[in-house]
Amino acid sequence: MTQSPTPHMMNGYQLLSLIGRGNTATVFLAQKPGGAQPVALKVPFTETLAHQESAERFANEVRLSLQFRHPRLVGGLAGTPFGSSAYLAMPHYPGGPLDELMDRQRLTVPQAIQVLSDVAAGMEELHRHEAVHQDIKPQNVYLDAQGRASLGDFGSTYFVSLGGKVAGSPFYMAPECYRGELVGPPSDIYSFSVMAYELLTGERPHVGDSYDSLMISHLTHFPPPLHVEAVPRTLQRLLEQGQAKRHEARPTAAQLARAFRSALGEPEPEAETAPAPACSAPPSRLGRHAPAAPVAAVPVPAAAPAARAAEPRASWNPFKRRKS
Ligand SMILES: Nc1ncnc2c1ncn2[C@@H]1O[C@H](COP(=O)(O)OP(=O)(O)OP(=O)(O)O)[C@@H](O)[C@H]1O
Repeated sequence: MTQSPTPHMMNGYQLLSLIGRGNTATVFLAQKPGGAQPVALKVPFTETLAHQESAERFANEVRLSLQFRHPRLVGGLAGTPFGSSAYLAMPHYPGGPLDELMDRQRLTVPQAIQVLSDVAAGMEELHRHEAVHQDIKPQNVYLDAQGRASLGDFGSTYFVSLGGKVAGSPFYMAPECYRGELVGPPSDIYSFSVMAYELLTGERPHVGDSYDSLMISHLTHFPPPLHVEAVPRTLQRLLEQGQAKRHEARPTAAQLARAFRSALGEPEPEAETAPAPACSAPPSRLGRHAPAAPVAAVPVPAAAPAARAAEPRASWNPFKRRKS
């Protein structure tokens, strides 16, 4: 895949350096001339824009990022969803994505609890607006300079009232998503709980070297219970329930977020009782061509993270992603 041209200036931003490349876009550190803060400028590959489904996914990311306003969500600063000058400007997270940090080091339990608490708060906010992220995984969690986390990448996110397409990443995707069912917020709870297990134990609860082997694992395998000293038992139980095969048995994001705040000794935020000003009304459509409530018969796996060192590697890696 070739990348889009990279002029010095793009969409009114001066490009300072290359931050990274994903499967669909290049991300630059950029700055408005005279602007105070550098931003992360995400520019889709020309191939992304030429492929209808990828272009709609990028447009969805731009539109939803611009709607969410919450410290634990990666909100957009400016953007153009479609066309040859499509882009998304967002805050730059100097700590990078969580998967890269996990590749470098094992987080301490207090660090892991703080990161998970932040992501739970972001997920709680999404679910409060009846939006489902659909791709919660370390690769989509970004860290600021203080190690605080925010949940990003809303390419697969949909509003329950409008419907969406089943998506996810094989290591984190809920059983119902593998079955092609669009369930809603509980699927996020599952992915979050799988990520929490990995972060707290250093082990992935489901491993496999192909989509099919991971599917079988998520549908039939019950990982060993979480036993992590220094994590309150109530919280561990909720995270175990979060991985329930039946979505009805999983806790809500609000329950999880509350349990994490309690584990950290944090007070309940006042915003919980106030009306929700953090998000404007959902868009009338999810993408230019998206029908109101399509449900894909076969799940569409979003890009999955690079395999961890601890994981058995096969010569065929369906989840390989491009990095700069
Ligand atoms: N806001 C940000 N702050 C700091 N780094 C970022 C930010 N956004 C993206 N990056 C970096 O750029 C890389 C590519 O971004 P991203 O993963 O969003 O691209 P992508 O094409 O959407 O990937 P994929 O489709 O594989 O999810 C990331 O792995 C990360 O290292």
